[in-house]
Amino acid sequence: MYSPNGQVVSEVSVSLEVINAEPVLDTHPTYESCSPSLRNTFKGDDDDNMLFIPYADDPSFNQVDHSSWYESFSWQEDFDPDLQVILLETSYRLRTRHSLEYEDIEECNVLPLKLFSSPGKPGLFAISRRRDRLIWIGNSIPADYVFPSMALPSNLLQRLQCVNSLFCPSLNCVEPLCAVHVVPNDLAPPRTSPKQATQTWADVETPCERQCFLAAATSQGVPCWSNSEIESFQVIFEIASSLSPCDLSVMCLKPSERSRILWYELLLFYFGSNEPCRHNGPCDTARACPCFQNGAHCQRPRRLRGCRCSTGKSGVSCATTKCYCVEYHRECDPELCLSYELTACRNSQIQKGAHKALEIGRSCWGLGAFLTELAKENDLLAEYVGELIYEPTFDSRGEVATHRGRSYSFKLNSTFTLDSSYLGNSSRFIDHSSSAVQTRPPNCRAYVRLVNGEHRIGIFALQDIEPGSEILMDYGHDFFSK
Ligand SMILES: C[S@@+](CC[C@H](N)C(=O)[O-])C[C@H]1O[C@@H](n2cnc3c(N)ncnc32)[C@H](O)[C@@H]1O
Repeated sequence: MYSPNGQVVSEVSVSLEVINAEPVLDTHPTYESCSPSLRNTFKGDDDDNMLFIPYADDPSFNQVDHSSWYESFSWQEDFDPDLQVILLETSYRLRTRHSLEYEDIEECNVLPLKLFSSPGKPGLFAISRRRDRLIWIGNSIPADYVFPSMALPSNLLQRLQCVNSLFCPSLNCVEPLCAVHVVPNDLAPPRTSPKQATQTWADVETPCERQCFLAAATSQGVPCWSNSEIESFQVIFEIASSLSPCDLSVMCLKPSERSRILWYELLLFYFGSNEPCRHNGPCDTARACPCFQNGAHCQRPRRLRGCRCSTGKSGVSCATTKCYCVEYHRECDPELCLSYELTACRNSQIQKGAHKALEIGRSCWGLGAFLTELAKENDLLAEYVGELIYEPTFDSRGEVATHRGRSYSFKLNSTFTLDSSYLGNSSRFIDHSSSAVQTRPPNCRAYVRLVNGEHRIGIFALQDIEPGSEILMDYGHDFFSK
């Protein structure tokens, strides 16, 4: 035990029995790290800064050639925490003692580092949020001071856009901090029709409280709102147009202004219709698509029609190409297909995560994946999960994979390869076999499926497979030749 000033107060010694486990356990083979993941993750391209030189101690790997894929080494980047602290202090003093705006300081370019973030590059204010404020003799920044990049903008629309940017722009996903779809998003425009909005109005039947406009004998007239109040109203109404006027008034911080006329006028004035389009082909200007023009792509109704399968004599649905979705290599859609809710729907296993339990063990070729439960023909065994990478990164990583003698990448579509070298699940250990190998032919197969608008890879059983069996699939002609 140590005292608060680091002095040893007392010592305890514990005797341990050392067990030699060598005859019982094999040593684990040397392996690169791989982060476990349940879902694909967008990577795009590896950074231009090389983080470390692979196989730096191995003369048979051409490090010089390999480094030509990168622009610089990350350890060449200047990183000076002292400079960052001094610059924060400088900007704070310029602002508080000399009344200069942070934006003006930035524009003058007098500081060697940027205060505000730009796309992909965090600024000094954002960096300072990630660590504790340093206590040092020159500091005059109060502990509770908030630098501007840390504060939300005062305008409601901008504040909501800040929050909105945390959510995925894909209407099929909308997950917070989504790692798969990475296009920045704007707030979606209104999606209800004027008729529905006035209907909402008509639905308000009983007064919500004593001051409610419904209880008032006469309306109070139309109060005067500032532009920013009207702007806030518009934003709230676009997001939640089905709210009752009473709730809208509370959300707009106008609880006492429950004038029927006011709200009715505001509803009509700010409302814009946005019905999903019905044309064939992509939403673009050529088709004068209304949803394209206002930036609200109606993804599902535009692209797909759902299947109408029901469980037949076999007790399952969507198991053959008679199913419209199966025919077009996509999984059934929860919003469009009749069969989706059925547990017997055989064409929604990837999105439902209905895979089998696997165990990793020794195989003839390093490690392999083994089933720990019975699988029936066409059951999903696993989803092949990894990083979504572009071609240049596939090529640069390919050099390392060739040298390592093991590759974990899988062509997904014309844009992406899935690579589970550094991120994946147990499916990355599935080994190869071909039908020519009569003793151990492949017992599963990989299929690329369109799952709610995105390509994913499912590994499906080709036959019934007993627990304990190693699962093997045919990697295809090109794999070993390349
Ligand atoms: C997706 S990994 C499979 C897991 C790998 N066995 C491991 O230990 O990490 C693919 C790599 O496994 C090896 N492999 C898999 N099946 C093989 C086979 N039938 N013959 C030779 N090598 C094989 C090759 O090195 C290949 O690049």
